[in-house]
Amino acid sequence: MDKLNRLNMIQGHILGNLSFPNDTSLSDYVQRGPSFNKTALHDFYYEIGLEYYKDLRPIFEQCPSLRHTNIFKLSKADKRKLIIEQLTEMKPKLNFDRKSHADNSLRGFVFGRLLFSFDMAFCVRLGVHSTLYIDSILSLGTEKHIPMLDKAFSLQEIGCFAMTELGHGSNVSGIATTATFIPETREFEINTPNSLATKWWIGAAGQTAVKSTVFAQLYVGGKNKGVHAFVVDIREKDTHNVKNGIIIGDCGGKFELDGIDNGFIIFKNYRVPYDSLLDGISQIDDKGHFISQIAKKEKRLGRMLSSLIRGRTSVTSASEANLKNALTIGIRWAAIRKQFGPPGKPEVPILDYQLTRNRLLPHLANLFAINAACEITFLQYDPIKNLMTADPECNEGVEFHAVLSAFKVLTSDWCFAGIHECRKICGGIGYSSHSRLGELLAKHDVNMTWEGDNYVLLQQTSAFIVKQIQKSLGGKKVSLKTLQMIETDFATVKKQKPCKDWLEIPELVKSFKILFNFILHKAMVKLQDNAGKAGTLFDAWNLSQPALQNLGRIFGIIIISERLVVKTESLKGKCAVLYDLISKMTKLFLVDKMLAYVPEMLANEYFNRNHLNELEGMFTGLCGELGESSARIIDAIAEEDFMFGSCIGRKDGQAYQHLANEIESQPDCYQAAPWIDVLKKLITP
Ligand SMILES: Cc1cc2nc3c(=O)[nH]c(=O)nc-3n(C[C@H](O)[C@H](O)[C@H](O)COP(=O)(O)OP(=O)(O)OC[C@H]3O[C@@H](n4cnc5c(N)ncnc54)[C@H](O)[C@@H]3O)c2cc1C
Repeated sequence: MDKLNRLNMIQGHILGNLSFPNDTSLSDYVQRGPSFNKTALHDFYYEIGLEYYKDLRPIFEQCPSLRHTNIFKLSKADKRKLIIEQLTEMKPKLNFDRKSHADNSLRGFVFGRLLFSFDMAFCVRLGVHSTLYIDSILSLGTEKHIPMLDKAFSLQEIGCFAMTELGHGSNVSGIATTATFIPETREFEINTPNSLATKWWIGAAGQTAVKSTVFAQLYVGGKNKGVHAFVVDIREKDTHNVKNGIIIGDCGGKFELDGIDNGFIIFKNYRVPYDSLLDGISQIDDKGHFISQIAKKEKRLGRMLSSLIRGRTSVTSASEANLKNALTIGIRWAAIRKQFGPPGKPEVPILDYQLTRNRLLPHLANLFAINAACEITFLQYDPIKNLMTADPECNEGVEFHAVLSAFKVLTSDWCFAGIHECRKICGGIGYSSHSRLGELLAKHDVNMTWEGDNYVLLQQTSAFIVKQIQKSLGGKKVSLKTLQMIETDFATVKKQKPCKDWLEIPELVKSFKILFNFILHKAMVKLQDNAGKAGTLFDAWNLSQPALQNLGRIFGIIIISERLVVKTESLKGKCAVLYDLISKMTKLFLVDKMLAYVPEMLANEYFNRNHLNELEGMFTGLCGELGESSARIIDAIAEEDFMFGSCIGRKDGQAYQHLANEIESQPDCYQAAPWIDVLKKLITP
């Protein structure tokens, strides 16, 4: 390298070769649209648990290790190390213990959402320990397991959750790991009978956890008693060596989330004491007899899985955090980025284009809807958990499981679509690692698979609905709150027509209930038809699935809409501008979702061509109006810059300068290729 080049390189690193004048595009955009108080919108959005957001946010600021500095450049080992360092720094500030967890789940939910807002990998790292390992002991164990819970809460013992096997994920009843009761010593012997039974994907098993909840087929006196959970040591506490009788390996590369050490576990005649059995549901008496409070194997498994609800709720929180971060980046960039313009006039921000608004605003409306889904979950979790503790098979618990399953599917799907749209809105710069949108997309992707694959979960929601309608057809009244909209008489449903105000929020919600009944009747006819054609119930159910999946989706949309309506109405009389803004956001959510079901509404002659035109017109109008306020809305609800760490999405709007600074500070930015010799070989004649 000649002297001048070297000088330029050094100067580039120190001073930067790229510099930009102060950019006021974003601050100008934030002033557009009707003026509203940003704090009022913030407090409205974070209404449930507001005091905890205020209380917990400073903890993130006070931990210097919680900063996004080129995490994508780190090796797998360094990412894992960094998360442990971050956890170590945060641990003394957290103040979570068994009692506070039991007394107040809301603080934990808020903390989880903030952790997701910072980094999904960091949150999941803690989440497998808390929402999976700790919750499995809390919900399936008994008094004697309390000491290990205390060690878990204080992070003295880190645990993992080993349910999935290489051969079985969604179908938990098919797992093949065995736990055989040995009456002589009152021990269990855990075995991996074949390679497909290897526990796979187990978060924190790879290198961190000393304990694990292990799901296995329990054998007592040679008889299979179904899947049960055991809590076992997997590593020596002092040396961290893997226990004798266990083999642990690393699951290898992933799309993302390298900060989590997903591992595989093989058990070879591994003996554990009787107290390892999480014996809340089933026990083995002194005579070696198996006893269970739930007689049927399938019901026992259903009870075990339904009690692990916090993991599923965390996907809804992750979806809120990931989509909010993506929209913060996407909307701010769209306000800054200028392309084209009227002839002879300056170029305009891409957020001015109606097309951009039609692409972005439905996702902002989805964000408010996901937020509403989180709120429903946060508010209902404690009361329903208490009911389930008293009666594990209570109706409210079954209903909550169906609702959470639908929420998990809808919110994770919407979030994924939203992040991807933001990536495209940011064009080429969106594809840069420095925008962080690729990282967000890859991290979020797995939310559609873990904690119950989305398609499998929707089957559970639709099964719940079908069971209720069957009861109702059998003459029983549907008592569940969420299914009061069921109308068994199709002729009555068919008679309904949109009224004059059909585009008002309450009427749109009503139309969704009518749509639900259209789909329900169609699905029931399909189910009956298929029952006639297919030889077995399994086949009939399977053939009807494509028709049934929409049922679960619309069920979820209606429940979320009802919360949005309550929230919107809470602003009435308080702040006219905000009420108008949030009403429009709620309406956009409903209109956007309804557009996807227009063919169904046309086929049932509920809508006609004019309705479709009006719906499309309303959609574009709302996107246009809300687009004008979108930068200000994002300003009110976005996390601080350091939390999401995208150089192009910062609040000050100096996206180009931050991007250039980050790029120029890369050690290899101005470096000649270290593989120049290889290149020379290629170009040498
Ligand atoms: C990064 C990561 C971390 C994980 N961490 C953990 C962990 O800590 N502990 C743990 O126990 N597990 C963990 N898992 C496993 C996760 O829970 C499973 O991957 C998930 O339950 C799905 O199971 P599967 O991968 O076997 O998919 P499968 O069940 O094989 O599903 C594959 C496809 O088949 C479809 N399908 C399945 N059944 C049906 C049906 N009846 N009808 C129609 N279609 C069907 C699904 O929709 C899906 O598209 C993790 C997974 C990943 C990727």
